[in-house]
Amino acid sequence: MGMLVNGVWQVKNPENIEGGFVRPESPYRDIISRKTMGRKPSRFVLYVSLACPWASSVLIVRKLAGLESVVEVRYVSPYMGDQGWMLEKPNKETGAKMLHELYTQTDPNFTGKVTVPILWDTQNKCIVNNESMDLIMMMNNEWSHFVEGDFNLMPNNIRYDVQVKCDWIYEQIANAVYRVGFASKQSVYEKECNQLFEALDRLEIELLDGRSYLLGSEILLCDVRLFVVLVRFDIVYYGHFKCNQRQIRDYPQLTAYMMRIYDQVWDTVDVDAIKTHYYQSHPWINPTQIVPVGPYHDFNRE
Ligand SMILES: N[C@@H](CCC(=O)N[C@@H](CS)C(=O)NCC(=O)O)C(=O)O
Repeated sequence: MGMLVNGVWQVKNPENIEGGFVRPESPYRDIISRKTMGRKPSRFVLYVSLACPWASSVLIVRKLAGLESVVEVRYVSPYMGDQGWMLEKPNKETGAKMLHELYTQTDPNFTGKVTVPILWDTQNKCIVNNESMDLIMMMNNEWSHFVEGDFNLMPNNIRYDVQVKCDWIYEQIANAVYRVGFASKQSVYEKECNQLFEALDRLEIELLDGRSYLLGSEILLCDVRLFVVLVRFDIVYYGHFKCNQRQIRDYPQLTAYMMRIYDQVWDTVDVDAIKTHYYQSHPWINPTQIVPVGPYHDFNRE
C-alpha cells in the first residue's frame, strides 16, 4: 500500500487518525456528457478491480444499463502490493504497468491515493474521473442514449430517497466495514463493529415486510451499493476485517435479497479475486498473507 507525493510513489500503511480509518475525497471529477460521448463506442475506458466494492458497483451498473459493448473495461490484478495496483495488461496508450503511472501521466505532480475505479481517456491519455458515484451517474444519466428502454437507477421522483439511502449505506455499512477492519485501537474497533451490526439488523427488519428491494419492487442505486458489500461480507469482511458478530447467512431476509441481485449480476462477482486481494494486500492485518480455503459460499452458479 502507498500513495503518490508530488508525483513520487511512497510506500505507506493506511493513515490512522486516533485509530480510525478515513477515506480521502476523489480528486478527478470531470463528467463526460452525452455530447462528448457521441454515438460511437467510447474512447473512454474503465479501469476496475474485481475485488473493490466501489469498482464493482460501477461494473454492475454498466451491466444493468446495457453498456457492456459501449464502455470497455480493463482490469488491475487482485493483489495490491507495495507499488499499489498493477495493471493486468500494460496500458495500450502509454505502456504503463502500474496504476500510479496513469495518475502521474495525468498530473506529474499528483499527490494522493491511487484508487480504482477510474475512467481513462484513451485519446488524451489522462484520467477523467476516479469517483465511482460520478461514473455511475454518467452511465445512468448521460450515456443512456446508447440503449433502448428507460433504464434508471435513480428516477427523478424518488431521487432524494435513493440518495439518502446511498449515503446511509456508505456511512453505516460500506465504509464501516473498512473502519472496523482498519481500526488500530480496541475501543475504536468495538464501537465501529457494534454500529455496523446495528445497521445490518435494521436492514433485516426493513426487509421483513416482503419488499424485493430496499425501496420497493424496483432495483435502484442503493441496492447496487449495498449488494457489493453483502456479497463480500461472509467471504472476507467476517474473517479478515473481524466483522464477526454475525454473517450475512445468519440474516434470512438479507441473504434472500443478496441472492436476488446476485442472480442478475453474478458475472461481475469474482470470489477468488476478492479473497486474494483482501487477505494478501493488507499484511499488517494478515502477516502470513494466507488466503483461507473457506468459508463455503453459494456463489457457484456460473
Ligand atoms: N471514492 C472512491 C473510493 C475508491 C477506493 O477507495 N478504492 C480502493 C479499492 S476498494 C482503492 O483503490 N484503494 C487503493 C489504496 O487505498 O491505496 C470511489 O468510490 O470511487
